[in-house]
Amino acid sequence: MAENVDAIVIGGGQAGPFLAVRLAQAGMKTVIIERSHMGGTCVNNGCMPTKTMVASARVAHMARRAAEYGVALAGDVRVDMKAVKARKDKIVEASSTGLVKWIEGTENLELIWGTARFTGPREIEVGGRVFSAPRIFLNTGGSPVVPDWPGLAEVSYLTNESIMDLDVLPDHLIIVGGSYIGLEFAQMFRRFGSRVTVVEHGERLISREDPDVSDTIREILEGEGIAIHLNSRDISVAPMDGGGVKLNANVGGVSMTAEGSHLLLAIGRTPNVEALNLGVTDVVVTERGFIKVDDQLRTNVEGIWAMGDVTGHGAFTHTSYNDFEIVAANLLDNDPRRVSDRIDTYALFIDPPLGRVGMSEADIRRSGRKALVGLMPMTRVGRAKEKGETQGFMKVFVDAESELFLGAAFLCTEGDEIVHIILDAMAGKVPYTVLKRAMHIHPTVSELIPTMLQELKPLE
Ligand SMILES: Cc1cc2nc3c(=O)[nH]c(=O)nc-3n(C[C@H](O)[C@H](O)[C@H](O)COP(=O)(O)OP(=O)(O)OC[C@H]3O[C@@H](n4cnc5c(N)ncnc54)[C@H](O)[C@@H]3O)c2cc1C
Ligand SMILES: NC(=O)c1ccc[n+]([C@@H]2O[C@H](COP(=O)([O-])OP(=O)(O)OC[C@H]3O[C@@H](n4cnc5c(N)ncnc54)[C@H](O)[C@@H]3O)[C@@H](O)[C@H]2O)c1
Repeated sequence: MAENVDAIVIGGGQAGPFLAVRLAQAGMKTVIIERSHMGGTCVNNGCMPTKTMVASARVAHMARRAAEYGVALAGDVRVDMKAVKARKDKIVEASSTGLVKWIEGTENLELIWGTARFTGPREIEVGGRVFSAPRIFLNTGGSPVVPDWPGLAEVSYLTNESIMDLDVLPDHLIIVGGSYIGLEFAQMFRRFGSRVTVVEHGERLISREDPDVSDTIREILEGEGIAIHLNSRDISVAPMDGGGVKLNANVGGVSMTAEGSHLLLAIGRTPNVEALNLGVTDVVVTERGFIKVDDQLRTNVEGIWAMGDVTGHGAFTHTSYNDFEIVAANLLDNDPRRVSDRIDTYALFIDPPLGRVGMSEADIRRSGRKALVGLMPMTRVGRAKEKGETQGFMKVFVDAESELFLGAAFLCTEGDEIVHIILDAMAGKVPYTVLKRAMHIHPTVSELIPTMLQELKPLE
């Protein structure tokens, strides 16, 4: 016999727990089901651990640069990977257990550990218990793509999940994939002291960005000693005598071999739908396996919603959390929020970081609209010089007619933070002429935003 509840939430990622608590607080008897760790990818093997490790890597990097700032350190900089991992584990553990305590302390809400699957159009089975509810929310996230390269089954490889258990320094880390995951780990491990090789299929790193962004990122990473191979094809791998992995590929028409102590796969993520057994429901998935949702995150089946990475609408923690806000607003607050209300924004957490919002130059050219562009190399920014961090640039795009911002790329020190100035101007539909006249604090990086806006030129 099915246990009847008011709502079932599957997945404890970046939308599910928050929605489950809101539903329970609204008086609905709710269950939330999680198969491994509360907090999902972000907390356990995504944003939080990587940014914790990025912070350790930056300390090592700055320690190596100490003499440039007139600071003398005795001896070489050495990274203790066990201590790096312990620091990361402590921060992750506190966040994950904090979420569990919050959920367990919420009235009307039951947390069930296990893998949930549909056993009927509206029935969910987990660990021998069967639940039925008029409202079901799917927040099952994604998993690393594992390709079928020749030899992969014979070697040991890492993903963003298993690399979290690593407590030794790889002698030579080969990373396949030169996008978010690949580049954040590449710089981090290089700074920890590994040799790092990145092998990327595309003709540029992080190829959804404009070429000037990709090229500057490449220069920054190569400047730190990372080997980068673009245009890779036909990858095969084999184990090496005495451990490690040999990777063969065709790179731009030339065959290349890299011998690594470790191999990290960073070639994208795939939605977690298989375990859900959606076949017994009428829920439609797209060709790429994402759960199809409308602008308010309803699936095609009444009473079933999906949120987060599993929908394919954004693949970030902030998009998943925003999905929770949209569903909660529609269900509980009589507020018809929509996915299409949000402005695309994200960051790549290399150092210096890339903060991005809205359209790229390529998007604007495709749209055919008239635009103005502002560019500020960091070599012109006083605060960047004072900090010794003059790599990168700031770039903004403005609609020539409406004078509203179209987008921006801040590849610079604090770029992940200051991009919010443009994001909030876009959210408030504030024309650039307002920011151009604003008085900013000296000496900051943001101080040069009004200056950049005073020097806009037509995008030719
Ligand atoms: C290495 C890495 C770094 C990242 N860094 C950033 C970053 O800096 N900023 C950013 O915005 N984003 C980052 N992301 C992306 C971010 O982690 C994801 O976009 C976000 O976690 C998606 O949240 P979600 O709620 O969709 O799902 P997830 O966080 O993936 O959670 C889904 C949960 O559902 C559970 N689950 C799945 N199927 C079932 C089932 N059948 N039954 C029960 N439970 C199930 C899973 O165990 C998981 O806990 C990063 C990702 C990675 C991999
Ligand atoms: N800073 C952040 O917000 C952050 C950080 C990490 C991950 N993430 C999220 O995680 C998701 C997954 O990240 P990702 O970097 O794995 O995926 P991605 O889809 O962004 O990039 C995958 C990269 O691998 C390359 N690739 C694919 N197949 C290949 C092959 N056979 N050989 C060589 N290269 C190949 C692609 O060309 C691409 O550059 C992203 O969508 C992102 O949203 C976000």
